[in-house]
Amino acid sequence: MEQLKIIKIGGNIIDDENALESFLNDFSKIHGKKILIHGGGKIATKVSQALGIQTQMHEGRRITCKDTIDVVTMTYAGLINKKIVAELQKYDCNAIGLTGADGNLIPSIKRPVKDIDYGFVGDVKEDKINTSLLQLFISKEICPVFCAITHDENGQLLNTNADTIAATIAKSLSKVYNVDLIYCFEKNGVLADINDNNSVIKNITPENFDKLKSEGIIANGMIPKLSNAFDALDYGVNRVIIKNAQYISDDSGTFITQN
Ligand SMILES: Nc1ncnc2c1ncn2[C@@H]1O[C@H](COP(=O)(O)OP(=O)(O)O)[C@@H](O)[C@H]1O
Ligand SMILES: CC(=O)N[C@@H](CCC(=O)OP(=O)(O)O)C(=O)O
Repeated sequence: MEQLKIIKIGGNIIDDENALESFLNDFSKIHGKKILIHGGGKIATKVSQALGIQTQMHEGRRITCKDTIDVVTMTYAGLINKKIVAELQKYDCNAIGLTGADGNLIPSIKRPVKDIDYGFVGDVKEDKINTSLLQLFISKEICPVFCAITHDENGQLLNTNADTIAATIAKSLSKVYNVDLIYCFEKNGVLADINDNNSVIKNITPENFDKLKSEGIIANGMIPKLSNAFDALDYGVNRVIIKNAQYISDDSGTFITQN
């Protein structure tokens, strides 16, 4: 099977103009088939604040009220997505900016209310991802660039965590490509000491994940990221790596494996 790199960049990189530009320059130079997924939670929080809309998070997920879905749509699908696509064009990487509504690429379902009402948050309908359209873009050397917006096929846009979008696309395309899923952020990998960028844990398995989590070494946004990573491996993704956005093409970072 052909090789496909699915790369996700997180909010702290997107919020740093120089880091983002440098990352996009490196990304454009990656040979072969690739897809980019971006977050932008930090900027959405700033925009909400400027508009006087309160931000509420629960376990790393944004509670998305009626005003907030408008803010995140404008911020992720508009401002951030189009800036990234324009920058990639500058570096001769032909990219197309997408939400899950475009081409019905990522249908999702509004998260059912249980203990928490997340509002307009979407859980991806994994078996309905439009993989054939994605394959078409990739085969024409057009690089899909996804933001964190999906839709319910009934006219409602929904907010979906970007790490989850990356893992879900990786899982569905692993049936037709040999997929590497690479989570890029501002640190050198998963760290044994969050304040020491040299303390990268080289390998994480489900077994040491439970231990690191119970010791509080792995916390916050890293917990759902690793759950997404194990899920992707269970569904046939070849490799999952968590690493610094500055070093996308070397072999640094944390490798997530099944054992
Ligand atoms: N052991 C750890 N090593 C590295 N980062 C960690 C660790 N534990 C928690 N984190 C936090 O996880 C965050 C990355 O996850 P997330 O919030 O999803 O960010 P992003 O969307 O930028 O990838 C880091 O910014 C860091 O604050
Ligand atoms: C439902 C939900 O939480 N959606 C995320 C989508 C953006 C995202 O994932 O951004 P980062 O990768 O920068 O964190 C949010 O609005 O924060």
